[in-house]
Amino acid sequence: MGKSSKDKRDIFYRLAKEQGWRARSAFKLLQADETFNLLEGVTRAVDLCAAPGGWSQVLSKRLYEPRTPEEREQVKIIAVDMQGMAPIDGVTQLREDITKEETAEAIIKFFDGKKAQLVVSDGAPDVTGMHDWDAYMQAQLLLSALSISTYILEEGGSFMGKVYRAANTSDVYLQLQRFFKDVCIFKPSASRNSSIEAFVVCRQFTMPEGHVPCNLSLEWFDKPEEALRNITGIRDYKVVHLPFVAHQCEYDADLSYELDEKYEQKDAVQKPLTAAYTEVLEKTRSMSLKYNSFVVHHDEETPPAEPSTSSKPEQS
Ligand SMILES: C[S@@+](CC[C@H](N)C(=O)[O-])C[C@H]1O[C@@H](n2cnc3c(N)ncnc32)[C@H](O)[C@@H]1O
Repeated sequence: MGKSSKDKRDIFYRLAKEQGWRARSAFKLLQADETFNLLEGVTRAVDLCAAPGGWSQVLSKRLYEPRTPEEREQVKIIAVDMQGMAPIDGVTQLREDITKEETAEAIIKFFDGKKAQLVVSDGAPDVTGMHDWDAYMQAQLLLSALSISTYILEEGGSFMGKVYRAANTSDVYLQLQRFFKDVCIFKPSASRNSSIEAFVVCRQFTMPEGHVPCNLSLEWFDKPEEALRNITGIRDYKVVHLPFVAHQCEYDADLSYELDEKYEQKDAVQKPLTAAYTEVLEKTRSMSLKYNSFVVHHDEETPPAEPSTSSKPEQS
């Protein structure tokens, strides 16, 4: 596929390059803000699973850049990811795994006794293509993001996180409803209708009486049989129906748009520092697995960095 054919096929990918966003996912946070005013009045924010930094750019542009130098001193934004990302004004980076206890501790330390007003998480595990497993791993990542929020969100604060709508998602919704008075599912127009991806937008954080902040996903791992039933779907689910809010705009993420004759193809604003799938490719290689028996779909939000020739999968 030529570079410009991706521009034609994916309007938000093209707009991201035109408007200077590192990833098309930036539009998802912008659209959430447009719908819920999530960023209004926020000066302390956490961006979990932030690389390559599209959402952090939005936080910087909205919360940091418009302020005077004195006001900027009060703005605290931290971006956490296992992968590195190029610097962004006003954003402190932490290269860590969000499922680890130490990461929560490092974030608490960053806020120096104060609490955050907003936590956002666009985390996605490496997709295997096995739908139930991917959805389960996604739910675990969201629970880790929620766990961190229970340590560092102030009363009344907001949380937005990515979910894959699947069988086990009701369990996650139940957890979210324990901590937030207002929880809904949000589908930004930058998120393809053909994708199971959606976002939970949770407002009015309230710590339940007697709850001591902890790793909520570990609670699950302590009950492996329960977890297994979650994956295989053999269980009577308490299905939780949340309000569904869809963002609408002039563009449809599932449509292709013709390019103008004068259209000039632009390079990506900032390529990821490491390819999301490099590590998986290395593992695949070392396990001598044939590529076609272990399919890895890389995230199409950002232009993938080229894997080095040494890590190219074996083609059968
Ligand atoms: C879809 S990308 C995030 C895109 C980002 N919101 C943006 O706008 O540029 C998902 C990210 O989740 C990160 N991730 C996945 N699991 C993680 C974990 N356990 N801890 C920290 N980051 C994780 C990946 O490294 C990847 O960078």
